[in-house]
Amino acid sequence: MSYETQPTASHYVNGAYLEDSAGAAIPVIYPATGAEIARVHAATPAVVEAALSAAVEAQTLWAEMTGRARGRVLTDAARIMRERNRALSELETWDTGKPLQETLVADATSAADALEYFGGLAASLTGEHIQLGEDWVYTRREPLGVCVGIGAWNYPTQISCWKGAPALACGNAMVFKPSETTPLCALKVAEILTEAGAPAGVFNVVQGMGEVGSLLVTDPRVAKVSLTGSVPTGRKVYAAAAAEMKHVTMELGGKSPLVVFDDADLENAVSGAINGNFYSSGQVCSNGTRVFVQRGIKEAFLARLAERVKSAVIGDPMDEATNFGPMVSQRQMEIVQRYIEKGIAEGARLVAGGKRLEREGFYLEPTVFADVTDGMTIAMEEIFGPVMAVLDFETEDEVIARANDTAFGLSAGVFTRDLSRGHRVIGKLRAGSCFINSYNDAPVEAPFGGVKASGVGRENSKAAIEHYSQLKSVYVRMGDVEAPY
Ligand SMILES: NC(=O)C1=CN([C@@H]2O[C@H](COP(=O)(O)OP(=O)(O)OC[C@H]3O[C@@H](n4cnc5c(N)ncnc54)[C@H](O)[C@@H]3O)[C@@H](O)[C@H]2O)C=CC1
Repeated sequence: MSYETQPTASHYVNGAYLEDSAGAAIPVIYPATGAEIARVHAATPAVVEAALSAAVEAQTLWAEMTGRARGRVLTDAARIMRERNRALSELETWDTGKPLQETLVADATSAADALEYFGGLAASLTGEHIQLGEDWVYTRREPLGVCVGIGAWNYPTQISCWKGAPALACGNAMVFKPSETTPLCALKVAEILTEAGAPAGVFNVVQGMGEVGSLLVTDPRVAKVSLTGSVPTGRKVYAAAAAEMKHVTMELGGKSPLVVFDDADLENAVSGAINGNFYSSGQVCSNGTRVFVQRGIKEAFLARLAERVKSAVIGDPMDEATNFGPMVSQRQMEIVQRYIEKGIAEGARLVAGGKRLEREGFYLEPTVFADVTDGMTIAMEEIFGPVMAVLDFETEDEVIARANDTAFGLSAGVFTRDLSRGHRVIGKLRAGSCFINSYNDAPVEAPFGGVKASGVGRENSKAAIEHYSQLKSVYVRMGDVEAPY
């Protein structure tokens, strides 16, 4: 990795890089080769303390600045990110193994979108005036205080900004803990925010595993926790936050349905299924991994899908022609391999892929199972890898009931040429982020998040403001105060 892209220390605290090699070493493995490309250290309690006290101090000053001044910092950071998109995308690829073809358009760019969007909103975060006869009430939209962001490994740059941008726009400070699997990118985000004029301590990054996350979540100085991660971790973090009555945003896992009706445009439906299962080697929480295909179109769908999956360009993620890369880690690859074995053992029909590639790195083939039934493990559990389960269905009512028969509720998609049906079915699917004749679009203008076990709260859009601010109401009496005695 070039000097230019490599962060210079493990943590970023109070406006500068910080090292404390007493913390446990965390090797950073390049998924395309398995080689160690960097090493960071988990935060010691001293580093966590430094980050939290810097955030507490910075937050008061940051909140006193005008929204416009805060917003300018965020939009300047967005501009710097766009200027450095290539270097940041390469770093994202080193960190995650995702192909550069993807990272060039979906990571630092999505992070910059969030900084720009919330930077633009910052000046317009106002309260309201409520006239009550002569008296009146006004509301002030106030920050929550110090927020903790905890990230997953699939979108390290994006996640840090989807949390950091709305938090900072509202006048909060943040301590962000990236996933221990992908620790590098958030450090660059912190560096850029400082360069754009964010006061020291407003956005801090500390490394570590769950224990460091847990130290942050339970600290009494922390007002809010936003986690992107798995459902089991979400339950733990939500419970710990609840003990102290802290605010939470939970962006968790899914097992989302993608419903393809007989009348769908075949090529578009196949494209939707590919995007919704194999982008980022399937490591996307909102993926439509239960693809319900109506009987009349099933064979044509499977034939075309198998044909198109064969043309995936699997290889060196730094080669811009590559459009399918490795899994993030050996561990994740092995988890997915076990699911593939279960799929075969439980009687699903392997239509494409299924094997590890014979090359260095953590590469699995894009894998499609047909004849999957609702009770099979691969239809019920989140795999978080390139494994598509295709299930058959006959009727609209049947597919709605089966699609909803899950503990998750992150996303749902419908492909049909009958738009009334599209809206009717989406209206009945219990999921937070939905698509009609498309899949996995996540523009910053749209709320993103799940229902049921998939999460609490929403990221992006104006909705995120509600999760990073609170209203104070002030009653103002214009006349005398009457009292009974
Ligand atoms: N809904 C969404 O927006 C997204 C959800 N995900 C979900 O994330 C999962 C994959 O990511 P992983 O990093 O493996 O998830 P994970 O749940 O293992 O870890 C997520 C983060 O939580 C931290 N953590 C673990 N235990 C903790 C504790 N007790 N207290 C505080 N922090 C703790 C980890 O260090 C990591 O930074 C998948 O299940 C996926 O569905 C991933 C991306 C987006």
